Amino acid sequence: MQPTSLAVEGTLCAESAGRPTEAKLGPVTTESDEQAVFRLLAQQVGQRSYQNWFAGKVSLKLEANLLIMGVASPFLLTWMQKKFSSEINATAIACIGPAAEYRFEVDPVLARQELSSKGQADAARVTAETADRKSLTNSDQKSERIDGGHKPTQPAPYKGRRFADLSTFITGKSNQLAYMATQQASEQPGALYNPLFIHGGVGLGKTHLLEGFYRKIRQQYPSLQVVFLTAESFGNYFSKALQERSLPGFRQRFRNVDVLIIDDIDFFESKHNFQEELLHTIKHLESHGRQLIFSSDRHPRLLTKMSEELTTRFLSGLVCRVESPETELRLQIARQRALQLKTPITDGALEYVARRFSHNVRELEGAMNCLQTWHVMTKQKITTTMARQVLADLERDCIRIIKMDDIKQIVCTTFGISEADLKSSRRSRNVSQPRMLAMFLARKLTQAAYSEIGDFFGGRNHSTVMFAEKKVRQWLKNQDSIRVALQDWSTEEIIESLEQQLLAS
Ligand SMILES: Nc1ncnc2c1ncn2[C@@H]1O[C@H](COP(=O)(O)OP(=O)(O)OP(=O)(O)O)[C@@H](O)[C@H]1O
Repeated sequence: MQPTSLAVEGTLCAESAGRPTEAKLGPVTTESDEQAVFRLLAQQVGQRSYQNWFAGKVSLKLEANLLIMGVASPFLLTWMQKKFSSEINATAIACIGPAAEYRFEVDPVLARQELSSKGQADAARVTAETADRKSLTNSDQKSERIDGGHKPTQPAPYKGRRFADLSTFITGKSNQLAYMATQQASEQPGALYNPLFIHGGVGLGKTHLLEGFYRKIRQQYPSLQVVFLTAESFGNYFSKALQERSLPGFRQRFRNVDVLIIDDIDFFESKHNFQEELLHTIKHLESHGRQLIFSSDRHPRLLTKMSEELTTRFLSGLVCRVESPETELRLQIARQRALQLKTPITDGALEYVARRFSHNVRELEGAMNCLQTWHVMTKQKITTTMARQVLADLERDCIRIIKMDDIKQIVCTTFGISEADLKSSRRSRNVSQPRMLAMFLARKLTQAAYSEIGDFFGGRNHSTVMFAEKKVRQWLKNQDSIRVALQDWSTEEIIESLEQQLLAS
């Protein structure tokens, strides 16, 4: 099976429903799980092949979304991989869910059994032939040779995705609402906020919330079928199903879940086929009271290349925004990270990191990782001076070069206007407001002079740009609203959304 490019995880099939989630993370322990997998496998490969190759000859383990099939030798591993890949893939999907993966490995127990029975058979044969002391020596030698040639490989440690937990999510003013909504929705899936739509800029904790939600549901409701994947993975599965003419199977998989969690739904912008399929999936799941949860880099209304029908579905539940973390929150996250990484660090250094890495928690975590590496190398406690020196390069990398062209594109896309309009002399509000915002952002985020900006946005003079800058400041001060995609937004919200898109671009 081709592992999906993005980390995804599915759940167990109906046969294993009712069993605690944790059982899924270890070896298959209950008979019914194992039997269910073997039964499906027999259906896939046919009874004859099943008896020849699987019955009593392979072992099974389930680790998260991974089905591990143990075999007795490297030779068998290669052979079975070649011969039964698609059948085992289908079995894994049927048992674990659409995001299932599988892997073969040499099972040391089976390998030992095979070697000793082979050794015994050889010994018996040689004993019968020579009936003397030599036969035993031969069999020992043969056994040793085989052992050397087929040395069972140790199972590789599982490196699958580890899902974040809600308990490690630190809350503050900027993410409180999204956190509370996620918590509450996980208490009663399908009953409260449906769909729950979480949006916000890059690296602000949306995936963390979704993963925490997933984990909590799995702990509290182990019998529910929960699927968590990215929009890109959903699209990949859909394209594959289209190519292989297996749409009914695809629909059966996604429309029979109790909880569907899709990360980065903005990926579907301009992808009409995917949008259509998702819309029908949502309609079906909602009509059956199933819980849906999505994340996106923007508010549904600002996903201007999404169909109106889909947008209204997103809006019909609860939409929560995760904002850039305030200083206090960044400080707490930095402190938690230092504890996790066992990095001794002064309060001053923590404050320095929290102050410098302000846009994005992921970058802040990256900074803490750098400091930890430095501590491991030098065995010294991290002080403010040291943090400043170590992070100098990282800080430089965090400064993104934003061009006026980027601003032009993102403003046009967000407001749904053409480039020609933005640069035109039209003064209607729906064009002049985005133009002024674009000039304001160009002043704020680029090094360009007033005259250059004026020139770029339609050959205007420097005083026009100064006026635009002043005007936007006024809107911010007065908390004026701006109309985008049929809805009024605070100026602050729009500027933040535009900046986030620019920083992520
Ligand atoms: N409030 C928080 N408390 C603890 N950790 C956090 C918090 N917010 C973000 N993080 C951590 O920051 C990192 C980035 O978060 P995450 O991947 O969830 O961001 P995201 O909003 O999904 O970003 P993207 O839009 O790029 O997918 C993760 O390691 C996450 O655990």
